[in-house]
Amino acid sequence: MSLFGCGTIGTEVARAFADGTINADLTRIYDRNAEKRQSVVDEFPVDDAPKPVDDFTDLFEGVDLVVEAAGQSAVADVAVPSLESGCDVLLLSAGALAASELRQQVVRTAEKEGQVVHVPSGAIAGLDAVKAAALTGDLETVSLTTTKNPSGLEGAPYLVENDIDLSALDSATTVFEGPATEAALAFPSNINVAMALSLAGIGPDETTVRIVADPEESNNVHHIEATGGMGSIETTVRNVPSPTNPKTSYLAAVSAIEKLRTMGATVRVGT
Ligand SMILES: NC(=O)C1=CN([C@@H]2O[C@H](COP(=O)(O)OP(=O)(O)OC[C@H]3O[C@@H](n4cnc5c(N)ncnc54)[C@H](O)[C@@H]3O)[C@@H](O)[C@H]2O)C=CC1
Ligand SMILES: O=C([O-])CC(=O)C(=O)O
Repeated sequence: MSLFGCGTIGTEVARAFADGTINADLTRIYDRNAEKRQSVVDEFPVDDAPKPVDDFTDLFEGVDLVVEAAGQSAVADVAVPSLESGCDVLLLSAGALAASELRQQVVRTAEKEGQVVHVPSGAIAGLDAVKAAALTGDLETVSLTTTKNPSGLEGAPYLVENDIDLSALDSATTVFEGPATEAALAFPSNINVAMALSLAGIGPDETTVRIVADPEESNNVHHIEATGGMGSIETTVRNVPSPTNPKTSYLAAVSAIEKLRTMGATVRVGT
């Protein structure tokens, strides 16, 4: 496998290869930051280290899967070329697929090439039930309410463009409400989970998202509500933010690791 992105999630994923949690080889890694590439290489014994490459197209050689843990622009760069090179992809920055043209291009290419696009549950819980409910055809509403400390939302394009200063907040405040399609692009580093939920359920135009900034909240909280003919589903996760990136919940990295681990597992639990 190859890894695109050697930041918070990429480093955890690489460690899981290094310590054998994922029973497969990580052969090539890429990050635009050479120091980050090197720090991932340093996680491995010298004889077993992945090769750092400085052109992401070198990630495809001799591998069957490329893991993206970099950002939405990276998905636009790497998803289609990976699939065309005969590699499956696992996308953490799934919010990039909110752009319908890219989404269609990725799906069409995967179908044409016979490859797979994996989107892990990441920082949320309940995709198994939402997927099953969607299959009944009468899943009616799906909503996600995400609450983060202002430090976990800082710098989002929507806040910058609308001159919203979170440092002045003294209580929980809704800063965004709208469809997942808009949320993923307005908060590209904060709400990739909305696209995973949309793909599992009723699609990004119909999935509604509310983002709350709460100075009293230290966790990244994701609350899902879904209703339909099968009844209703509610899940809440209160994630501990990663020490190296408060926007990213630690669970997101572990979710990707579990997805990669079970690709080779004999027993696979869950929908
Ligand atoms: N699906 C999910 O549940 C979640 C998804 N995410 C997303 O996963 C991605 C990775 O998250 P983190 O590891 O926390 O981010 P990070 O900021 O800690 O690391 C990202 C790394 O990718 C590199 N990078 C970014 N864009 C690049 C590009 N276009 N080309 C080459 N290198 C690039 C950066 O240099 C950095 O080393 C982010 O897009 C984040 O929003 C984060 C949390 C949950
Ligand atoms: O890690 C989280 O809590 C969610 C997140 O940042 C994302 O989906 O982009």
